[in-house]
Amino acid sequence: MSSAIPLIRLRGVGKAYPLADSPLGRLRTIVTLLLGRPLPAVFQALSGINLEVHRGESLGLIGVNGAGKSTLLKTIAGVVRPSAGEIEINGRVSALLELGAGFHPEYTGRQNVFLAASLMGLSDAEIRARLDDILAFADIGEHIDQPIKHYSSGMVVRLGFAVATCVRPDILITDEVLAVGDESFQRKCVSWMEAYLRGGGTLLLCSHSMFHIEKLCRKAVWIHDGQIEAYGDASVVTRDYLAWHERRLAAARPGAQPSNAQAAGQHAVRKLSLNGCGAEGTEIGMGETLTISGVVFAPDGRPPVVALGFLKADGTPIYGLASDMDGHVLSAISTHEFVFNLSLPGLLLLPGHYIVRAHALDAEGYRLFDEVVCPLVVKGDSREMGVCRLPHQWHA
Ligand SMILES: Nc1ncnc2c1ncn2[C@@H]1O[C@H](COP(=O)(O)OP(=O)(O)OP(=O)(O)O)[C@@H](O)[C@H]1O
Repeated sequence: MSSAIPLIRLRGVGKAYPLADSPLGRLRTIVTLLLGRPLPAVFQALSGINLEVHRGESLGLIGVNGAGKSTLLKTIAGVVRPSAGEIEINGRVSALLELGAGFHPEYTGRQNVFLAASLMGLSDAEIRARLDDILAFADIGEHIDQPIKHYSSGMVVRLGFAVATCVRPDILITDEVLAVGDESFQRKCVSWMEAYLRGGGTLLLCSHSMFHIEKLCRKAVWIHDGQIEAYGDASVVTRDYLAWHERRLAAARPGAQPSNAQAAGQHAVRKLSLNGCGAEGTEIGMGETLTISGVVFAPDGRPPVVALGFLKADGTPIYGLASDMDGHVLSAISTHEFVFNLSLPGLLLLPGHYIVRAHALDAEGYRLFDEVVCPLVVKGDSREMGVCRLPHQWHA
């Protein structure tokens, strides 16, 4: 439930970075700034951002690389000073932004825990009381007594997140934390964030994983070219964002190509066909049976989960299901390949253009790696409205 005073309020926030792409340019910029003169050329990373986040809300931040998401989070966290507008923060913020930000590279992990937690307002006694929990969460073994400068990026994130969990902030700001940690750490973080939100915490989560955004956030904001492109329910904003990507990809890439996930050796949808037809999709008559089949690659050799979604051609979601929801286990056809076959008898989608989307997830159905789409055209004569027929009867 939202309280009247927002924890975060942004009014017309903008951020301009000086354009200084050479050592001489940087020197000129510094001198200009020192002289208090207006900067000749700036890059507008953010402009006109108006946003309110209330206690207990979870807001996802999405957008392409360079859209301005991190800059926005940094201005909220107070790491970057906005060049325009106002920011009001009413609560204790814990921000997990850049790797190792707030950590001293020469100090050990343990020393950094004390340093970071005390900077976040905990007393020495409070930190000592929570130390075991922090170390258990970070789970980096004897590395805790080695200098941070020798840590891997994943270990730094583990420690940073572990400190944030002990502080129990009013507002937790995280920037792609989930992308850095390994699988079990990701799950631990997601579970912790879910519990934190259930307990009334407020979350700002920047991620390129729409799965995580939809799982953890009720609202989302889509940043594009430093401005708010869309704000609203996470499912709606992520849908619009993915539809935009689909349109962009379709314009840029006619014909099928291997997905990034496939190229990277991750879980991937290797094949998707509708009634036996591949990437070109198929046409069926309304009320006919649709079969969806395909092959999912699983690098760990464990039966993966496949999720299937039906969307209107404009990206509006209609229906989704996943093999694990139905307790179905995909059959292995080789060490790393698993098949699925699903039939939908008497499909009651109304005549029109649709998209069937298949997602490859890990064996737990937790991490989403890949998605492949196939167009579907439903033919027929119907004057009904909407996307599907609901069984109905008229009575006297
Ligand atoms: N210190 C800086 N000086 C100059 N330009 C910067 C600086 N920091 C960020 N930018 C620029 O501002 C723009 C927004 O960057 P930002 O890191 O906020 O994007 P992002 O949406 O978080 O991207 P990503 O998804 O890749 O992390 C980019 O064009 C970036 O090059």
